[in-house]
Amino acid sequence: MSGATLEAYLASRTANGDGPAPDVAAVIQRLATAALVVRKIMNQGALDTAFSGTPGFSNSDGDLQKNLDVLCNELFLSCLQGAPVAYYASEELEKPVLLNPAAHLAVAIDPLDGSSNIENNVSIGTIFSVLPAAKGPDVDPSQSFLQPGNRQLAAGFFIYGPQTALVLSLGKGTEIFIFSNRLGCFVEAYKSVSIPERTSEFAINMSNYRHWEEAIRLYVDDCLAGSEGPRERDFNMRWIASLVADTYRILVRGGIFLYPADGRKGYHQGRLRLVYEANPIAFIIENAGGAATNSITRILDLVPENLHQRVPLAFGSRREVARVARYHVDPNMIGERAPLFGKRGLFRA
Ligand SMILES: O=P(O)(O)OC[C@H]1O[C@](O)(COP(=O)(O)O)[C@@H](O)[C@@H]1O
Ligand SMILES: [Mg+2]
Ligand SMILES: [Mg+2]
Repeated sequence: MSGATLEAYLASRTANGDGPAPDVAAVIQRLATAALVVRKIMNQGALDTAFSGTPGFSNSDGDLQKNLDVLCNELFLSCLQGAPVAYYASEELEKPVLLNPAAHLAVAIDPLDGSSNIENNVSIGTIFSVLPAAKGPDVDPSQSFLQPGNRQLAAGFFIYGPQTALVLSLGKGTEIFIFSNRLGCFVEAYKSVSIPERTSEFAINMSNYRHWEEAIRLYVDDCLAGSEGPRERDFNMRWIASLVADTYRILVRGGIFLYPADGRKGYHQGRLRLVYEANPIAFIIENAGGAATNSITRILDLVPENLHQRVPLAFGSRREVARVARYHVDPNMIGERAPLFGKRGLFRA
């Protein structure tokens, strides 16, 4: 533990010259202040149904909103009023909001990720992405958010779990800060997180098995076959159904996460949203030495077509993510598999 406070870390990175602009640091500080309000609401005792209930509305993507989704969106939006942010886009709002037209940044946010878990007392979080704002006369506010994720200036998420943590990447590394009750601020707990290249742990919602395409089914079949299959080792499975919590685990001990496309209505591009879920997670993961794809192509190179677009997502330990791609593009991985299985080990990662 190196123990730098978030404030000291941001000051040292901005002073470095190759770090983020002071504007980016100011935005992160504001988001951290709002996240502590969310933490306070969660820690104040049993969540009132006023928070965990549903107002009966759907967001722009058709998901049923919870009151806490709506409240978190309002909190993060209001914390950015007066910040150097030109545009704010949220899972909970159909269109981006104009804040400060003179500012140079755009912030995309999933104000409450994993909100289906509120009543279950499972970790949930807030995911954010900071981009350069698109400039020019008559520029459409959406333009700022239709840039590929490789243009992100910073990305991170807060996780409200047994500990409240901030996972942050300003490029050139990913850091984890944990809120210290004693100091009253976020303190660096993991410096330059490094995801192991290899793993024997996968995370996927297995209940969708019958809806997946063949490549994903075969990849999972081979993991399940364990030491008796082509991988020649046993795999473990985890599925928290909270993207922030699954990501945190992978950062700390490796693994692969998959939310692939599937045949259900509305899931032909998976479930997760490119702009404010997959892009920031991919930025964090790549900066920790991992990889993130839509099963084949690097997430950060995809050009979003609309703000709420969904994307199939595979991320985590590099070798495993590369292996998923091979099931999609290498006919040897699918055709005539049976004779190549087992102890011959042709497909060992
Ligand atoms: O319930 P499913 O289909 O397994 O999906 C779980 C996924 O959905 C999410 O809850 C989607 O995020 P939101 O709660 O922000 O809509 C992720 O956190 C999680 O990985
Ligand atoms: Mg989410
Ligand atoms: Mg959400």
